[in-house]
Amino acid sequence: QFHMIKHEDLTWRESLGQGSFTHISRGSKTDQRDGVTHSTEVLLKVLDANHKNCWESFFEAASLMSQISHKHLLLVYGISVHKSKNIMVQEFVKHGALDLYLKRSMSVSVSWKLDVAKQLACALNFLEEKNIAHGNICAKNLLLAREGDPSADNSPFIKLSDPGISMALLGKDVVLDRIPWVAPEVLDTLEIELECDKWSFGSTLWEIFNNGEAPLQGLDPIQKQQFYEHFSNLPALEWTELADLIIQCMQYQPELRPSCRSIIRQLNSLITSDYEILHATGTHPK
Ligand SMILES: N#Cc1ccc(Nc2nc(N)cc(-n3cnc(CCO)c3)n2)cc1
Repeated sequence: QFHMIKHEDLTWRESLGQGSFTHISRGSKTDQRDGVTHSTEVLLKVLDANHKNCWESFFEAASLMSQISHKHLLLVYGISVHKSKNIMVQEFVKHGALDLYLKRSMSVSVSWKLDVAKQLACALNFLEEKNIAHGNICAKNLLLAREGDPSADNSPFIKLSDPGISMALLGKDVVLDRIPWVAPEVLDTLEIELECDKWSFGSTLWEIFNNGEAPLQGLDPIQKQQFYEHFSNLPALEWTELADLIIQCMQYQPELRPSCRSIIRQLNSLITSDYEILHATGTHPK
């Protein structure tokens, strides 16, 4: 169920960092279409040689993204297996991971952030309708295809990346490190259900509205585990309507978390203009 790409059709450029048990590089792929050679810029995601046993899960994640297509889901061109290298060939998304972008550019507006949140909610709604759980929703896995430029009145555009290797194979330390994005119930079952993505969405909303700051970043794994054992909540945002939505998504009882439709409805009802004016000037518009 995959397009197999020949290794010799891939060109490797600079390394761009790493994910869990993987590392990523910029590159290009060439293919012949009606006799013409095309070169496409790609992102090459390579499974670390010392985690070869995860190759099925690695490609399982990629195949999830290949079976369905949606404007806010990352496009996976195919895979390439060469000697001991397992490579996923993805579309190269222009501005990279959202968490790094938010940390670097402190000047994104509230309406920009809300726009990104709505796009993620749409991607999750699409997956929910297909009864597909992603399992790794976080700002690091949101890729920014278009920055959006307020003066040119165009908005940002994000793509949700593949979920990567399943946590069942990653080991307990990686799972603990993913607190508070990973839903509490997953710590026991290591099973990903639709409700888990709602919890992660709440955590990702917190990240987006805290300029890419990682929630609970100062806590060590034991403290992170205690955060769940004490049924704690993330520090509330000033914007109470948004803080309420985060609390709804991060309900410890999975069945109490809102549907994607409800999440979208609540995001659409958040008025940005008043909020921005209020927080910019400290006064309410007349
Ligand atoms: N400077 C810079 C820069 C870096 C990267 C991209 N593009 C891109 N395209 C993708 N398909 C995936 C990723 N990507 C980034 N981090 C991860 C691991 C966590 O998911 C995946 N980056 C664009 C610009």
